[in-house]
Amino acid sequence: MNEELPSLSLDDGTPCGEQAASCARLVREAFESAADFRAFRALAENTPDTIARYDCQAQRTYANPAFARMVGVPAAELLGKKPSQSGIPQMLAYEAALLDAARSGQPTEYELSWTGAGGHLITSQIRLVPECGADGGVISVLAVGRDISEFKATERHLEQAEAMARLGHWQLDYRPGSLRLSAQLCRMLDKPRDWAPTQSDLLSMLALKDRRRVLERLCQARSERSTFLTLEYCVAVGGRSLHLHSDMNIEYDADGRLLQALGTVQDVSELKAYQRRLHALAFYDALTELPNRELFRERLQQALAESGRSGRQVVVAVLDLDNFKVVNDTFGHGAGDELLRETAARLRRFVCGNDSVARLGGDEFALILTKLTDTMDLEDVGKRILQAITGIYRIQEREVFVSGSLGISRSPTDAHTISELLQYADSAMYHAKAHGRNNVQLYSPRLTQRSTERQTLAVSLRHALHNGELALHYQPQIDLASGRVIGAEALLRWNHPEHGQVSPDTFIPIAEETGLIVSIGEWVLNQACRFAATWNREGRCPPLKIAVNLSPRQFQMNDLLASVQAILQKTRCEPGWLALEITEGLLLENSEAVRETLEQLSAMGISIAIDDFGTGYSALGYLSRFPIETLKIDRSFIHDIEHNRDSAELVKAIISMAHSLRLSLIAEGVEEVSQQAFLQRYGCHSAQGWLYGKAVSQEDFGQLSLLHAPEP
Ligand SMILES: Nc1nc2c(ncn2[C@@H]2O[C@H](COP(=O)(O)O[C@H]3[C@@H](O)[C@H](n4cnc5c(=O)[nH]c(N)nc54)O[C@@H]3COP(=O)(O)O)[C@@H](O)[C@H]2O)c(=O)[nH]1
Repeated sequence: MNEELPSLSLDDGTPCGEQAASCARLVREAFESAADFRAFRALAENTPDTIARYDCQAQRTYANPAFARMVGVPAAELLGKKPSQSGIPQMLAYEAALLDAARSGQPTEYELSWTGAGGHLITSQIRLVPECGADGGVISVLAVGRDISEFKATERHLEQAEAMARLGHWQLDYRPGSLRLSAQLCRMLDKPRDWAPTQSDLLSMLALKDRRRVLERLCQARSERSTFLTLEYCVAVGGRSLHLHSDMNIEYDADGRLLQALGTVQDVSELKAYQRRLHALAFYDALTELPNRELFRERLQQALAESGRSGRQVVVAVLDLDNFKVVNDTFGHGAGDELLRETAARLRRFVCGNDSVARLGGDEFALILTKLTDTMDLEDVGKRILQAITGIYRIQEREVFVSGSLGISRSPTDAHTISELLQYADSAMYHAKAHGRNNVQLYSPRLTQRSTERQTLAVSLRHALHNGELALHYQPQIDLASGRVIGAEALLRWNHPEHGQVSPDTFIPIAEETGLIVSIGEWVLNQACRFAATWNREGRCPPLKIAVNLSPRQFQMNDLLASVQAILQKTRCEPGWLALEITEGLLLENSEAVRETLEQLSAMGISIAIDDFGTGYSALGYLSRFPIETLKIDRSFIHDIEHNRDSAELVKAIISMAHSLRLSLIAEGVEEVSQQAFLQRYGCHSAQGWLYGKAVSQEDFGQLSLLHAPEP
């Protein structure tokens, strides 16, 4: 460009005046212009950018080598052609843009994408510059383009990668205050890809609960000149909430002023949902959606820590449903599940504020109560919990009555640790069960003592049989029409060497838990059959029928049929002299093995009686499925018969039903003549109770039966 131009003068060396000077200027300009042209040409032919010139009809008048290379056509073939003549659809719009630029005289930017000969997508970013002639009118349009195909491909790959990672990015330039969001971020936020929000537009999308926190974190980062920040927040997008994780880098100038911030935003909604699910699986019971034992322990730990600060007591209540197993076994596991869900719902309605309810497992629930003052009556609170869950449940179109047993312990009075509190509430609950269920028991050290005593008793019971500490007593059963003794219930007694008489209500459950009931039961059968044989062989008329209680475990744990047959044979007792008393619970299990055993026993001539009838479940179908001969009306109804209309009605209904089904009846626990009169009036066949005599030894039974002998 800096070529030296020669200076012009006349031959004699004098300047040739204005004309010559003008001529010299022209020549100089021509030289300069030629130099400019050469320079422009060198530039145009060597630049990697594409340069083309179009006339006002969009016909190409010039194309540089870079242009020819990009379109893959020799430059000479490109001249005189319009873009639309290439046959490439996108060129039509481009040609229109060229004509527009020629018309308006305004330079414009144009991004042109098309598929090249090799099948690759080519993108060129073109600046259209209208060129004017001497008269100021547009004579051509210069198109200077840059091949940005690679940049575009990289941008597309980045976009794909962002979409796959559910990750978007943004850039905030603080000086002009411009905020740019990546296409994926716009898509994530359900906005058009060229969305250009302000900072406050973005903030307003944040969930209310997060907005203040995010703003505070941003302000804090700014005041501390932090260069890196991580945030988590939720935004509302199209009616749903997205959980976003954001990392950002912040740049400052030397004076600490904000320059720019660059951030990534990742949609972690699925991850969060998965984490929530994992948390739910680890800490919540899937069936009832209540906290599980783990979470219960954690909450109890928190409650204890809080109680250490506030001085308030923490109360733990453990609830176990009464006879849940029977509902489960009778109506199926679906019904059991429904019952547990409904119980959970009732308990949830009961607790308030910070109090918690959890399902510890099976049919066992637990509550943490933290608002109870020391002066409050805990038994009363416990009763209200029971009230909340007790009653009729509608399960699978059936009505089931459900109650529960509740044990309560408290901190600091009873214990300070989670394990102790739970263990004590649990043993109080077992105590409530042993007390006839459907009641509340508060823990007291006496309970621990009792449980130790039970364990000691269990050890002594193992030796009781061999040591001759067990005896069988007989309670007479009276025919209400004749007043004669027609049978007797064999009731076991344990005369402990240290404790004296131990109640069967205490030792029978221990015998059942330990399995000792099988050998003890066999001994009882043996004794009872021996007694029946001795008594009846003396030719008494009618022969006495001895009723023996059978535990469900005797059905499960040995060959009951073989054992009964062997005993009858050994004692020479007639099967008709024996009645076996079973409970409804055994039948509700609906076991085929139990049914078969009962069928065979009945076929031998042994009577089968249902003990405590009326206290169980209203599933009476078993009365026709099993060979039942006798119903024993529970003594609780007889006790109430005169004061409680429901009990009286129930007894009348049982009597009427027994008549219809041709079942015989024995009313248990008759203590008053008036009760006897009631039973007679409604047609009950026979009775048993203290009115006729308590259970007495075999020796005393003779005396007792004489009292009920018919007049000679
Ligand atoms: N598996 C076995 N269970 C047995 C055996 N022996 C007894 N038992 C069960 O123990 C429970 C308590 O029995 P017990 O303390 O002997 O009480 C019985 C009667 O004494 C009592 N009863 C009888 N008449 C009256 C009365 O008028 N009033 C009143 N308050 N109580 C009375 O009832 C008990 C008999 O109940 P039941 O068996 O339901 O007919 C008890 O459940 C026994 O079954 C055994 O050998 N094996």
